[in-house]
Amino acid sequence: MSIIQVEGITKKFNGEKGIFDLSFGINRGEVFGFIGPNGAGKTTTIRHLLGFMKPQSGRTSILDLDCWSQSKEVQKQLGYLPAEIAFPEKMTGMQLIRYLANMRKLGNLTKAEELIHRFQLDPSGPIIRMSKGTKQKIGIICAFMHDPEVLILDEPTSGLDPIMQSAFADLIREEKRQGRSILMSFHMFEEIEGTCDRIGMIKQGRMVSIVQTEEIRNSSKRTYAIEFTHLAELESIIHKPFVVKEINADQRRLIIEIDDARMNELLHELSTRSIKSFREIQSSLEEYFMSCYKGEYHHV
Ligand SMILES: Nc1ncnc2c1ncn2[C@@H]1O[C@H](COP(=O)(O)OP(=O)(O)OP(=O)(O)O)[C@@H](O)[C@H]1O
Repeated sequence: MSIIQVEGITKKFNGEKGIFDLSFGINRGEVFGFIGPNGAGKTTTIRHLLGFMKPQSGRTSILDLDCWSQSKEVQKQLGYLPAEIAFPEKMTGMQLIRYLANMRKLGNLTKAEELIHRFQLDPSGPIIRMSKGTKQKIGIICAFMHDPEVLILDEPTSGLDPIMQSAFADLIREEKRQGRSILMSFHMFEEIEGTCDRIGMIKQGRMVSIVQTEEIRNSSKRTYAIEFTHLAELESIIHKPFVVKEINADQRRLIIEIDDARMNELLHELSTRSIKSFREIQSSLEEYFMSCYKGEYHHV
């Protein structure tokens, strides 16, 4: 039984926009990345899980509790980070953390303090003067500080610099090891690398694909950029049976896609030519992600 369960929910806004017959489940200890372009329906789905919206059809549940009719009980089990955080700006960061900890009847601030240290946050100043990234850190601390079983994080890395994004990824991996079930929404593939077990791609309100990240990462197809010393060498290789994705004659550069099993063939061809550089240019995950955006995958 999934910890987070979305069963065929539909919510139409003015006829054509919204989410349509959306289904997926998230297991205990699983990190599920929910990705899709602007307006795809990620936040609408999340609002249903939070019990802020009632589906026109279908049902959502968390820990076997109905997200609409039992929303108060559901929210006690949740850590939630909204995409757009509306904080009471007159408070200091620490006052807000204490206030929310009191509301949750938290016995101590041990986890909050650990997270403050981890994210190098100074929560003493008024929220109104804080940068977007600093507010995001406070949002993260408020979502995690009560050690919830289930975490729902809408664009959690937005506003974080690369070092803080990496600190956030470490946190997610630790929470996963402790058995937390996590739903995170994203726009960009870079943000999901190394954290998500599965990725659900939503487009125009419909789930177009759900895949195991490991499966994509282990795909045998790879893309390489090869720079030749002479144009004639580039031209002589394009007739070989490799998938040529791009040719740049000015830079004498070729981009090819090849299955791992044919790597020896490629290396043999290259060994007879003068090569300036040879490198893998795209992870298969990025390629998958872009293909989804372009609409080439329809697995669900
Ligand atoms: N309350 C509402 N009334 C009317 N339309 C809405 C409402 N909420 C969302 N929509 C529309 O539903 C669609 C899905 O919006 P949603 O905010 O869920 O997308 P999203 O994937 O979270 O987008 P983003 O990545 O830009 O945050 C959009 O076309 C949006 O304009």
